[in-house]
Amino acid sequence: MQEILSCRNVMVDFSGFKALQGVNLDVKKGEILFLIGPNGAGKTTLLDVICKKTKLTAGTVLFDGKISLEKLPEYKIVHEGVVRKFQAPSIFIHLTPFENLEIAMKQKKGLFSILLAKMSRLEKEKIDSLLNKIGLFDVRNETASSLSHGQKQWLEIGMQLIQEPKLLLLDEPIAGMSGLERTKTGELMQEISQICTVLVVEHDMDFVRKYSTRVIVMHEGKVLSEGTMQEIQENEEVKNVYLGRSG
Ligand SMILES: Nc1ncnc2c1ncn2[C@@H]1O[C@H](COP(=O)(O)OP(=O)(O)OP(=O)(O)O)[C@@H](O)[C@H]1O
Repeated sequence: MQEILSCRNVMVDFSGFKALQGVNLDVKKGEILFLIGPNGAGKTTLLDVICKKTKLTAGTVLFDGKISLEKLPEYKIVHEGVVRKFQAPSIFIHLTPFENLEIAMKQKKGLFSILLAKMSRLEKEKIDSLLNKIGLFDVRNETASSLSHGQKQWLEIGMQLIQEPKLLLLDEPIAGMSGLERTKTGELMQEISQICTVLVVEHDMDFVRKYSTRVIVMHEGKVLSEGTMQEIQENEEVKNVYLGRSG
């Protein structure tokens, strides 16, 4: 399987505190790769580096075999096809799911098109199809404020997907969700992975077990281990620093 993202010797130093201490990892095209590890291991910092929310101190982040993300500004990284869904939803709660997706779609096309644009039939069909995928077609004309917590999260994922990314970064996507919402989110991630690689930070080991194609364990700013969930669970070092305590 070909790599969509390769991190080499990535370091982040926050005024003397080394949050990432030489991270080396590859994300392969089409996988659902989970990043796990104890609090403070550097998982979120790594996502921040990939989307340039945080600047690395040293190292490289190569995307799609040719693009050095560390050299690009945030908006160009999105343009190249790397999108990030943060934990807190940033949807427009007074608009409907359809309108939220319409805005997200136009953002991709740029300001000039927003001013001139009248939505084409094709664009409307694209939004409808995405609403179906994220399970919000029946509530597409409700105000987003009336959606459940899970539905708001899926809408936010939809707003990222409409930009047709190649790599979707998710930070604890099921936090605060009910059991049914968790299952739906896992199934949505599996569907998304048919068209877009998914890199997820997660603490819920049942969820990781069920939906990961591969797992990377981070500890103290480095990659400690990687493999299938079963391989990870059998690794003594991982048991000592993480799963033994919280898994
Ligand atoms: N802006 C910052 N300035 C200083 N230290 C920071 C900053 N951001 C993160 N850190 C520190 O870097 C370390 C790694 O944090 P990070 O959030 O990446 O860990 P994590 O593995 O995602 O943890 P958690 O599972 O708790 O979210 C932590 O010790 C954190 O306190």
